[in-house]
This record gives sequence, C-alpha cells and structure tokens, in this order.
Amino acid sequence: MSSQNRTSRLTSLDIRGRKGGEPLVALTAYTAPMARIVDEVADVALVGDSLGMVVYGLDSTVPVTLEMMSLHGQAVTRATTRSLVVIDMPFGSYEEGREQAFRNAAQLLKETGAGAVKLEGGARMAETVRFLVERGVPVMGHVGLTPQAVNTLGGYKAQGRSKAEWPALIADATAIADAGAFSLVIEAVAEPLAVEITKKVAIPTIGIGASAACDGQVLVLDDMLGLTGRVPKFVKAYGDLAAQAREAVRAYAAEVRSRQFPGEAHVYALKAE
Ligand SMILES: Nc1nc(=O)c2c([nH]1)NC[C@@H]1CN(c3ccc(C(=O)N[C@@H](CCC(=O)O)C(=O)O)cc3)CN21
Ligand SMILES: CC(C)C(=O)C(=O)O
Ligand SMILES: [Mg+2]
Repeated sequence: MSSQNRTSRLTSLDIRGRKGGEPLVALTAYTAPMARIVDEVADVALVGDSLGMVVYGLDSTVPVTLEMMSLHGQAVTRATTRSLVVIDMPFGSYEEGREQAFRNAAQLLKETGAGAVKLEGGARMAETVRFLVERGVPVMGHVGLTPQAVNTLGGYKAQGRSKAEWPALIADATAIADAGAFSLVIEAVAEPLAVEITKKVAIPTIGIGASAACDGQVLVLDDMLGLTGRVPKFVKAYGDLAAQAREAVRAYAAEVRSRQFPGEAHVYALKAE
C-alpha cells in the first residue's frame, strides 16, 4: 500500500518488510502539533532523545530521562494514527543489562502505546536486543555515531572515514540485525560504509548523514524546518520556520505597542439585554 492512502497504523513488521523497497520516511516528533504534521507523510515518527538538546536546551542527550521520553511519547502517540511511533531509550535506561532494558522498554510501551523502542550500540548490545525482541518489544538499532556515547567518542564525529574502522562497524550492524532488530539507524558514517552495511544486513537501514542508498532516511524535524541554531553537516534545510516565527512575533509586538491588537474581531461585545 502506498504511504499516501494508508489508514491503519504501521507496525514494526511493515517496516521490516520494506527492505530494498520504497524508501522509508522517518522524522522526529516530540509534541502533538508537530506529530500531526509528521503523521500525514512519514512512515516512522521517532520520539528522539535529541529532544533534550532541541526542546530542553541541554548540551547533549546524556541527561535525558525515561520520564521525559514517556511524556513526549504520550503526546506523539495521541496525535498520530498512521505512523509507527518509535521511542528512544535514554542514556542509562538499558546499558546495565537485559533485565533493566526490558523493564524500562516495557514501561515506555505501556505508558505511551508506542510500537517500538530504539537503543544505541553495536555488538555489545546484541544480547539485550535479542532478549527484548523475544519478549515482545520491537527494537530499532542505532549504530555509527551514537550521541549518548559523546563522552567516550570525544565529540560528534563522523565514523568509519578510514577503512581500518570498517570491520568493527560492520560487525556492530550485523550483530544488531542478527539479534532481531526490525530496522537499523546508521548515523554519520562514511557514505561507502553505509552502502556496504545496507547490502550486508537483512533489515532496512535508515540513514542520517549516511547514504541515499540506505533503505530510508531520518532527520530531526526541527533541523530540516530551520528551527534549530547550529545543525550537523548532514542536515538539509527544507524550510526557514525560525525566520517566519521571528517575523510573526515582531508583527505582534508592533501591533500591541500601537494598540492595533486586539482588534474588533478579538474582543467580546456586551450581549443584547
Ligand atoms: N538538533 C539535533 N540534530 C541532530 O541531528 C542531533 C541532535 N540534535 N542531538 C543528538 C545528535 C547529535 N548529533 C550531531 C551533532 C552535531 C554534529 C556535528 O556538528 N558534526 C560536525 C563535525 C564535528 C566534528 O567532527 O567534530 C559536522 O560537521 O557535521 C553531528 C551530529 C546528531 N543528533
Ligand atoms: C536523529 C535520530 C536518529 C535520533 O536518535 C534522535 O533524534 O534522537
Ligand atoms: Mg537519539
């Protein structure tokens, strides 16, 4: 079924089935108004932990909590009917072990009604991915640049730009795919490595700063709308909403100061008595 005339909500199995097919469209969504717009076009609405930086003004995604992800996840599931809602597991909510990961993933799915979770990491997370999937939690993987590891990676740097790094990155991707993930985000890796991983794994790859050859793409919505200040190299601006917002706020301020606002249409007259 084409994405334009779909009426029921996509599942992780539908997404899994799109390997090598029509490219998957994914965008982040954090709030109900934006989620309604994303839901009109996207296959996947990702409640990304990037919300910590984009919405809360944090320096990284490290301080993001399970409660933040749950509350924004609830807003997004209420406002969507067609897209698969995927929620990022925040830093510290899954790395201790597979039981911790299951407990927190189950909490997110129960509280939000989302259809899947996403977690960062390669080969060392494979056992956890398998444990979750075997117990009814669909998992999207995330390899390459994993922002929650910013403190050990030494910054938000593209991965796999020298071929010596490729075997470990390919092993990460195949381990997550073989563990039962239904799809895999590949973030900020050298383009030919993303091509190689996409050929090697049996599940759809979703690129961000990766390759047009991936089985789909994802971007942070606020970045592509032009709402964020500094954006990564891989972002293309499809709008300039910050400029539009600035213009609207200035017009309002001018009309308040000149008493043009509120006008007749925006005030209440007395009832006829
Ligand atoms: N608004 C936003 N968009 C994102 O894509 C995003 C977030 N936030 N927060 C979580 C992570 C962090 N991400 C980032 C952030 C910065 C770069 C970046 O500026 N990279 C530089 C190179 C930096 C270096 O090599 O040291 C670049 O030129 O792209 C990349 C990914 C991607 N994710
Ligand atoms: C950019 C995507 C992949 C993400 O993980 C996020 O928004 O947090
Ligand atoms: Mg994330």
